[in-house]
Amino acid sequence: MTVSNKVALVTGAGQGIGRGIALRLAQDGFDIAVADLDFQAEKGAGVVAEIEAFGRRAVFVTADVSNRDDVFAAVDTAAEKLGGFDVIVNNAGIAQVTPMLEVTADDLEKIFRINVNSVVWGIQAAVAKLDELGHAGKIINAASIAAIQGFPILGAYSASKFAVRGITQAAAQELAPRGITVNAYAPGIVGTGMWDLIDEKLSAINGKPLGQNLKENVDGIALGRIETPEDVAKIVSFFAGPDSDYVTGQVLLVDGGMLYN
Ligand SMILES: NC(=O)C1=CN([C@@H]2O[C@H](COP(=O)(O)OP(=O)(O)OC[C@H]3O[C@@H](n4cnc5c(N)ncnc54)[C@H](O)[C@@H]3O)[C@@H](O)[C@H]2O)C=CC1
Ligand SMILES: CC(=O)C(C)=O
Repeated sequence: MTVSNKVALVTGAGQGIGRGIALRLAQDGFDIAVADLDFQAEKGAGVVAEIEAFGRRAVFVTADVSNRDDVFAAVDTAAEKLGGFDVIVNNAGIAQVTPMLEVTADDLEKIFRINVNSVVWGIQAAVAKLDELGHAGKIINAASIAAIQGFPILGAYSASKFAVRGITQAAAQELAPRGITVNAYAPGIVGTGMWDLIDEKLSAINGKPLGQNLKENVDGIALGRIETPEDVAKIVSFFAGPDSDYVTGQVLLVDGGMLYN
């Protein structure tokens, strides 16, 4: 699929799944705003350079996605510097590995600000810009297998991803009259910094050696291997491109065969 003269903003694109999505959408023909926290500026600049190396334009924009003003400013910067705006990928997120009985009010507030509020701000900022530009666009959110089934010790995280699923379904219906589609990708076990952290924290809780929790989860994948950011990016490419024009409000599992619907 090739698009031309289109711009996508990907949050949390300094590393991991976000980086994979940014590179794939650039290969599809999008110019890319690589958004991430300030401390990721060096990694973000690396992603910008990778995109420029295959002939697309890219900028790094600093944004804390839990801050509504930051998200609106990032979309404005993307549109100004890249000359348009068509797609937002609300990808940035954090995990928390905490037994339910130990989850605190601060934990809940933090994970909801970063994983859930951010998606609402991303939708609002994208729609404001699309309305200003006078055309439709595509909104794509990061869900998870944990948006479909609650996972033990990942309870707060699961709750945040269930919320992303609800927001995706509601926003899809509200925005359909504008011709804007809203969908979400639901990865399984992806080999990124997030799973390094989950494995380390689970080890500290259940005493299994480092790497064992990850291995046990990967052993449960029907296709028999850990997921890569590129596996996820292929689905985002579909949601960002014209082949998904008649698809909205969907949360698509891309997990190698872990959950079935
Ligand atoms: N790794 C996995 O197995 C899975 C990940 N996901 C979801 O995919 C998304 C990406 O995850 P990964 O790439 O694995 O994580 P990661 O931890 O490797 O990367 C997350 C990126 O988001 C950025 N970020 C974190 N908080 C931010 C904030 N407040 N503002 C802006 N940027 C922020 C980080 O700086 C980092 O660049 C997340 O929403 C995650 O929940 C979903 C299912 C499975
Ligand atoms: C990180 C994540 O979403 C899971 C369920 O592993």
